[in-house]
Amino acid sequence: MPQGAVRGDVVLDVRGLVKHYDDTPVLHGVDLTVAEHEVVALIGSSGSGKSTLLRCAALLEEVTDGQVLLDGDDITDPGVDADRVRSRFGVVFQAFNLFPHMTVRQNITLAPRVVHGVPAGEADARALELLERVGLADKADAYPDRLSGGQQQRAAIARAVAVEPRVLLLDEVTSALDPELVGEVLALVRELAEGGATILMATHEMGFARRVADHVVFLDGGRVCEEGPPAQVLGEPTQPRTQQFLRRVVDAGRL
Ligand SMILES: Nc1ncnc2c1ncn2[C@@H]1O[C@H](COP(=O)(O)OP(=O)(O)OP(=O)(O)O)[C@@H](O)[C@H]1O
Repeated sequence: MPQGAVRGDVVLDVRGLVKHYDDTPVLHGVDLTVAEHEVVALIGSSGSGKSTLLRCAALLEEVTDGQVLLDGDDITDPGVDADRVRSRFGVVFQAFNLFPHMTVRQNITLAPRVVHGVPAGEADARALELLERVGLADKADAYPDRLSGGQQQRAAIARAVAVEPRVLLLDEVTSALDPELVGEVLALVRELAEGGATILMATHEMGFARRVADHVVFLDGGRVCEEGPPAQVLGEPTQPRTQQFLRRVVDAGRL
């Protein structure tokens, strides 16, 4: 979505999300929305709860309290079919999570075939099309350990996109990469964003958030401390905690 455009329909609506691990609260009532074709960047210090929020949103973690709505449906309702809901998300984590015993092509076709019932030939054709798009057409039949970190992460993104998810959840997809490989993965995320994907991404790449996100949410100690357009949150933050966080980021050379 062009930065500054009017927001479309809300796809993901997180309301008052609370998460405790045992008795330790990690999220304290988080509200957040992601609209159609929008890129929302979730920023915050290590341990602020970004990954937990993404995992709770995709029902990969049990939610302690609050609601998550996907296209208006409460997916945290105990009556929902959680596996079916999960299949509507595309999730990529920071560590490459390709199945090591499967080729890249098999990694990509697995969920479309097994979860979504796409015929094998069709899933295969789509996988090859996706691999072409992420610049890995020549790696279709390679096993993940033959790929660089950046290539593995691009394949993991292709796998997440292959199920045509309503929302792509990207959890610091570049943080485990050598610096010279970060750019190729960010370029792919940018291309997906420009192609109209709906994305919620936790990231430490502030420059990227500034260029590509439509909306930035700063999470601090499991609470939304400040949110708004990237130019405001990253350029003219109003909250002392955001200012402090960004000063540290600048000192570390990441903005
Ligand atoms: N499975 C778990 N059991 C207990 N505590 C957990 C678990 N997962 C995360 N936590 C705790 O929850 C808090 C938030 O962690 P989380 O991984 O969501 O933060 P984050 O903002 O994504 O951090 P980072 O930027 O380092 O990835 C941390 O204090 C962490 O120790």
